[in-house]
Amino acid sequence: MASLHHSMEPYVADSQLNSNSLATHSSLEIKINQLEMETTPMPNHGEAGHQVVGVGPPSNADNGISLTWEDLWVTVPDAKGSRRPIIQGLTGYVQPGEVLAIMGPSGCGKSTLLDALAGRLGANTRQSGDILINGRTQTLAYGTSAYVTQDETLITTLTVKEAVYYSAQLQLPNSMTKSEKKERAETTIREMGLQDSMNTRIGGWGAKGLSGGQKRRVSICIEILTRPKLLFLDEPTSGLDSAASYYVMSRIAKLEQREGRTIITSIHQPSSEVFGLFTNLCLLSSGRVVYFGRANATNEFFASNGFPCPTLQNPSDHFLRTINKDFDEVTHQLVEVQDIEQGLKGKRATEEVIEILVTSFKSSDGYQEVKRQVSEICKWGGTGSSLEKSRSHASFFTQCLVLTKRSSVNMSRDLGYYWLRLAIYVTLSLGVGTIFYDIGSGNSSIQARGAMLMFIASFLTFMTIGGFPSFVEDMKVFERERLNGHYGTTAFVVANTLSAVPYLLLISLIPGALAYYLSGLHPGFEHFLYFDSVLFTCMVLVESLMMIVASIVPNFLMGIIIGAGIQAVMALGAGFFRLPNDLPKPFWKYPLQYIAFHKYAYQGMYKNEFQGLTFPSNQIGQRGMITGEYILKNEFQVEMGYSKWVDLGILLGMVVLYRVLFLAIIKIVENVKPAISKFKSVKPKQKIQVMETPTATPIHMN
Ligand SMILES: Nc1ncnc2c1ncn2[C@@H]1O[C@H](COP(=O)(O)OP(=O)(O)OP(=O)(O)O)[C@@H](O)[C@H]1O
Repeated sequence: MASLHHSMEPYVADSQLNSNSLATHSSLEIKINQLEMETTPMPNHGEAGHQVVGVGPPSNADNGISLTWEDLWVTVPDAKGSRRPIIQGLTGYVQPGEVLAIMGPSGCGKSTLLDALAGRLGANTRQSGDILINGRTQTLAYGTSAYVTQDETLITTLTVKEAVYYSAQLQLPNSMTKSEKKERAETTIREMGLQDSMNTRIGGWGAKGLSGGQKRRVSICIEILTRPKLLFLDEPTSGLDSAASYYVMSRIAKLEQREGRTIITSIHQPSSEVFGLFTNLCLLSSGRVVYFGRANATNEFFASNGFPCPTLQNPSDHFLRTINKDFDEVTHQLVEVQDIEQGLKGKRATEEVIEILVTSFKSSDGYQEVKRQVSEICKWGGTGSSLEKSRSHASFFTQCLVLTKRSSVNMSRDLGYYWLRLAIYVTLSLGVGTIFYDIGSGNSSIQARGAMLMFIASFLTFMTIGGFPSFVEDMKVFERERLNGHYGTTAFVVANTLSAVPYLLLISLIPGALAYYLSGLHPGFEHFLYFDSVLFTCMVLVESLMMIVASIVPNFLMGIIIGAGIQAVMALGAGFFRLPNDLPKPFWKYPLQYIAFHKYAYQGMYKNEFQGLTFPSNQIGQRGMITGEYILKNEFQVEMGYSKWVDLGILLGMVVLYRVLFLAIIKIVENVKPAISKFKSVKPKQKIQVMETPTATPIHMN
């Protein structure tokens, strides 16, 4: 308690200001006091910033994670074809039991720094410099740390309670009982102040549910459930009011204090209370470090450079306003500067102020101290624990079970996933059923049967791409959860397959039955069953194909176009629009006809329909009957060397192949991505390291 207050000393003026306003809300004040009482003492963050930095490992280093980075550069391609640096030679560290805040104006590189440290930079970026975990090079991705990103990727159809509880079941070890997991989920929800929204659905487009700030808190809940050793938070308080920000951040900070966790958070505009929770501050401007050191010594650093925080102003507001140059061209505003020794006041352009601060920091003892601390950590870091590849301890079976349940609930509540398709399928099959109503057994019914079965096997299954947008949303959630190590890829694929089966059965059974019996296709239930099995398998196949597309092209508009294109090409070369013997040999006949699942669907359905039936011949002058086998062989040029069951077997084999391919693509991407990032981690060319020095603006002394 004492040290908590101590850490907030430099902000007394602002705290008083805030507490005055809080006094009008007595219940709020009581809550804050309660929180402070609950808060265990803060670690000693030092008296005067840089000068007081502990030498040697912290007591909890053995279990915790120390992260250091040295001369870190990140570049992206620019319009001229060269590379633009967005992070420029940063050096810093964070240790167990510390909260490092990354602050700076919008676009200064906070998220990029977090992404670089968490090993999640985009494909077009290049990184150089050393990032070490406990003094060792380790790949930080896929389940090695928890990361609350800026965008909310949550399952919108679940309630808060469901989302957090499912996550608890997936992430918490099997050694915990169900009720313990439930309790942990509920406690975490309460800690994030979401108890009143427990049964509210998260909501997304078209269905409003939680507010933006509440969704943020759900995301945080999910990531802190397991009390991760290393936690990254990208603007956790955006969308929250100041009191909520304080509660949320103090709960997160509690993790750090009690359990020696390592927390790195970017933050936009912390109140003085929130600022008081940070151990260290990394202040950035255009990717360069303006200040790195004890958060409570920042004021002193600014004051010593001639930019003291005005009385009654929130220090973090002051820091950001001093270094924000985005609006200079519009406002022509100058920053007030004080010459402390001579007691003179003047004004400078923001660009110049930033240059002064950056240069001053680089030549300060504080910077030397940061570098010394980094090399200290690297020396003793080898004694610390390493990050396990996956934090998930629920067994594979539990993961499959929970994911299947969660996915089923989502599918049942998301209208676009299956219900809308069912409605359209029913409409379409009524259309097919009425157009081909009572198809009869005349010679003309041969072509009609062929056309109808082709339509069902290609166009009814084609419509399965309608569920693609919902699936892309699923993939986004999967990507986030997978990166944070909630469960394995195989469990996701198995669960997705299992949960989809009942719905696909439903949408193949009802429309299939309507079309089949209205038109009066081959009589006999076993024939209907085969027909429906092919329809069902084709739908699973198209879903599997779309999953592969989604894993390569996560953009849903592009995905739909690509998926539709692939299917159209397959249907074209499957042997109906052009008979198999007439297909041009290169490409269309070999290999396309054999790759296209439509070929096996048509042939299976045709064999099922025509074998065992006879039709009157339409040859002039020829009276008599022709057999179904004759039609299959001569009219549709169907391969008669194997039975319809082989066609169905090939289709089922394709389903397995597509799903395995989907799994393989995800696994390859997971393994290849970090390797590519490592390969691309090269020193940027020297020329981009040379920073342009802005032309000095004369000081206008009063
Ligand atoms: N992959 C990328 N390709 C191209 N430019 C990028 C990439 N990532 C980041 N940038 C650019 O780098 C700069 C810093 O972006 P970043 O998202 O890190 O800023 P930020 O400080 O987190 O901003 P905000 O506070 O608004 O979220 C921006 O100008 C952004 O456009």
